[in-house]
Amino acid sequence: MRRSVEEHRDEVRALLAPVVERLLGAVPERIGIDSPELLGRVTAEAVHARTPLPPFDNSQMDGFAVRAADLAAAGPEHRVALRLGWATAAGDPPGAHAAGTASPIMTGAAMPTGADAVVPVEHALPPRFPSLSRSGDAAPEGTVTFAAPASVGRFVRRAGEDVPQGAELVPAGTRLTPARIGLIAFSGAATVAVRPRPRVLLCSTGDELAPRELALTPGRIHDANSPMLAAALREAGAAVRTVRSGDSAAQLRSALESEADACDLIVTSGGISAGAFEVVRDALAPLGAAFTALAMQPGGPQGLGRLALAGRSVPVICFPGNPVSAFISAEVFLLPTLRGLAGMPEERPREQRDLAHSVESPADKHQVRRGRIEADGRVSLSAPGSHLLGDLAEAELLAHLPRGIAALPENAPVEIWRIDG
Ligand SMILES: Nc1nc2c(c(=O)[nH]1)N[C@H]1C(S)=C(S)[C@@H](COP(=O)(O)OP(=O)(O)OC[C@H]3O[C@@H](n4cnc5c(N)ncnc54)[C@H](O)[C@@H]3O)O[C@H]1N2
Ligand code: MOO
Repeated sequence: MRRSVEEHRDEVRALLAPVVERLLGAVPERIGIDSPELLGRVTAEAVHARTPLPPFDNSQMDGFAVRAADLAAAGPEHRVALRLGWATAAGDPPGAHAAGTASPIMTGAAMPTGADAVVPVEHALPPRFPSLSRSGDAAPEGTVTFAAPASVGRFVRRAGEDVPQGAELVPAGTRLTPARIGLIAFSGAATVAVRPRPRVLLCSTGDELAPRELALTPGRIHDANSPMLAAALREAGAAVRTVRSGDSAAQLRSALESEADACDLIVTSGGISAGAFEVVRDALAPLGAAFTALAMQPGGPQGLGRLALAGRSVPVICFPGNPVSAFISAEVFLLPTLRGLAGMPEERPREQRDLAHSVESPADKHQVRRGRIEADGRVSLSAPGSHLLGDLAEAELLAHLPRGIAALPENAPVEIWRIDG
């Protein structure tokens, strides 16, 4: 009997286990906090707050820093005038606040010592700033009037209220999102230690693949798999280099040999089924790869193993050439492990949904269909052909019709994986 999807997935996981282990134990890379390379990387160690956040008590509003006690009696019928104090702008060191005064203060400016509340400028009388004196200017003159009390702490952002000093900002193994990068930067780190990415050498094969810069001649096609799989692998956190080979086993071997030193994994597409010119099978079987037919459609032909290349033993995973087959093979067998390494959920979000129409499926294979969600929440599936990349590009989901199912009626529930996130 053909190997099952689950058995092959376990084989791929076992093949990748030493790669994962090595990368988890590898010397971290240090990446600058401003580097575009940081987004999506995974912390190799926990990052702690070097300063409390906010680092000092500061104003949440443009207004007047006051002592709440000075305005305790203020009300519409009992206006209280306070002498104007020194003004503080964001970036100024904290000033001193005298009892019975109102110190003009701007959003983000340090609270002057002695003040315990802020009244927004639009709540003062008049509701705008008069001419202000900052440190170094002539002493402030005039008064500002208030017609309401202020409570202690109102519009004051306390030091450390967001994050106390020394707190863990992100644990080891955390994927860096824009907000996490902002947080680490805010606390003063100039670099972040991240895990090295798995380096994948991606190889498309086939004499039919035409150079992109040339118009197609009859019989030839453009290479969809390299850019598609490279994008999928990068999205899952891998560093990818691509090579292309024609249908010569010697050419493929030498292409892989020259790049093997700088990769943790080789992924190929095409050249592995029952044809007379199966370059991947011909070139890699003698080096240690094994090829098999899975009870799966698309993605039936598969290969994997460890290759003796350039004095090293390099894991290889071989996907079929049909673009939809290659995409689904990556999705089912390879991307979950890479996503886990990249601090992302391994699995696509899974749901059960009802079919909008009846379907047929080869009973001896696990069929993976592409589809969309209709307005009524049911799922409609596109045609099963593994060359239909147009349908895949429009798909919101993969629907699984397990082995043993020959047909399902309209409204039958199916498991779907959302691929539109
Ligand atoms: N007699 C049989 N023929 C086939 C079988 C079988 O069991 N018996 N399996 C079929 C299935 S299923 C698949 S899937 C394909 C897999 O074939 P290969 O992995 O050997 O891939 P190729 O023959 O090289 O290519 C298949 C198909 O995909 C196109 N292709 C290849 N590479 C690319 C690329 N980089 N970008 C876009 N398209 C690509 C290629 O031109 C072929 O049309 O075999 C079936 N045959
Ligand atoms: O199993 Mo193939 O991958 O259908 O085209």
